[in-house]
Amino acid sequence: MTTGLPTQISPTVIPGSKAGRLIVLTGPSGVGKGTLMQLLLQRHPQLYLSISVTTRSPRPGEIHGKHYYFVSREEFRQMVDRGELLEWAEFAGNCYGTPRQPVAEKIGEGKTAILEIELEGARQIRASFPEVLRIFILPPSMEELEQRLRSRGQDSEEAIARRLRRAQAEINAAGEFDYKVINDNREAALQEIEAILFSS
Ligand SMILES: Nc1ncnc2c1ncn2[C@@H]1O[C@H](COP(=O)(O)OP(=O)(O)OP(=O)(O)O)[C@@H](O)[C@H]1O
Ligand SMILES: Nc1nc2c(ncn2[C@@H]2O[C@H](COP(=O)(O)O)[C@@H](O)[C@H]2O)c(=O)[nH]1
Repeated sequence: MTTGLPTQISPTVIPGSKAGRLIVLTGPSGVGKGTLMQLLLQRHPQLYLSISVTTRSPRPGEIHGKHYYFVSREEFRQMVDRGELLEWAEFAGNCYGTPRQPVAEKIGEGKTAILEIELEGARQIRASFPEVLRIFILPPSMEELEQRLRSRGQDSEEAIARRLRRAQAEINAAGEFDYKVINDNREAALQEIEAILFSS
């Protein structure tokens, strides 16, 4: 599979209503993106968080259709070939992608759709949807990032090492984003994200 150029989102906007917004949240694995998004959704249930497709195996407690759609490599390839993914990328040995239709539908309904995705996907979205607002989440330090990956207790030593190697490259690209938020104190980071979303 080679990463193809993404095509347009093409939302069908409900007549008389305004199209919604697309937000991308990126940051190194383990920085706390998922944690912050769950807190954000509890406070603002009107937001829509896209559910990605992945070839990664489910971690304990992860539910198909809630945390991810878990698919085989072959199924993922077919989705790519059929143009069903808005963006996709390989990350630490697995493929991840954003299903196009639900995002187009939510934006068409005037909702704010959030994609929690890695750097390559964020770049693809920027290329196909220049109006996107992109936020990069930074860790307070690399030591703390490693500590968070370990304390999550869900990845092998090899997976943690791969994620940390990728983390530095992602952090180096943080300047490409519209906003940077350091996730040191959870509540403070959340409030910064709320300020970005609801005042811009
Ligand atoms: N501000 C914070 N302070 C301390 N620990 C945190 C903070 N935010 C998140 N964590 C913890 O860090 C670990 C990783 O968080 P999380 O799974 O949300 O990261 P992620 O960025 O979504 O990772 P991935 O991209 O791999 O899905 C979790 O154990 C979470 O409880
Ligand atoms: N480009 C995409 N990246 C995605 C998508 N869904 C999740 N991700 C990112 O993958 C890594 C690893 O996630 P994990 O659940 O295995 O820890 C992380 O950075 C996610 O943000 C997607 O649809 N497209």
